[in-house]
Amino acid sequence: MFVKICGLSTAQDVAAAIAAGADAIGFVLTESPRRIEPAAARRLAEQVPAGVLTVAVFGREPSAEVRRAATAAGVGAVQLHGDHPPAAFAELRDLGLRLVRATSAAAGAGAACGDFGEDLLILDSPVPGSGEPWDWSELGANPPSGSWMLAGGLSPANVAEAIAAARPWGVDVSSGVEVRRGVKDPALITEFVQRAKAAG
Ligand SMILES: O=C(O)c1ccccc1N[C@@H]1O[C@H](COP(=O)(O)O)[C@@H](O)[C@H]1O
Repeated sequence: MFVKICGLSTAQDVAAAIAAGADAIGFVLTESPRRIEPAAARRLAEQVPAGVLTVAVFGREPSAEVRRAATAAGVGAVQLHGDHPPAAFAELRDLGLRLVRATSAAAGAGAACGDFGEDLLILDSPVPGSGEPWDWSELGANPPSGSWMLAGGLSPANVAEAIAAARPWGVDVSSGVEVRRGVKDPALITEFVQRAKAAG
């Protein structure tokens, strides 16, 4: 089970995610209570070992801004929310970074990772980063195929149930490992990674 912890903003939280065995770490570079500057993301990314994927998270920013900020942050991947068209992924391909497409369950049911030129696919709740769970059974008999992550309202308390219901390749969490909006809890990060790995 591939586990991504998103919205990190302190060295302590990054260290906790790495120590717990997270496979990917996300830095939010778009509008959010978790937003950090690309230079801050770069400082955090520099403490991440090569085997852990660093991801810069964006919303509807134009490709030129995504290129500028992702390059400044020195990350290994770019995650795009906001239902960008395939052309947006094609425009970023020459950056040499992994490309992550995040979409809603409604749009992603039956999708295949790679449909839009992405390397990883995320199925999220309609409001990214809101901590609102969605009905994983919406996927029904039509889950995505390939390398896709379940996100949206996950927490240590429900991640095992979510994995059993949706059978994703990976999981992604932000709100569910926080004590309050934008403030991560290292203990919750550790618990989330352990429970996700045990369930997968
Ligand atoms: O975390 C954010 O603040 C955020 C803001 C804008 C776009 C994406 C964001 N995070 C992504 O949202 C989901 C996790 O949400 P949740 O808080 O666990 O429900 C995940 O894909 C994050 O990468």
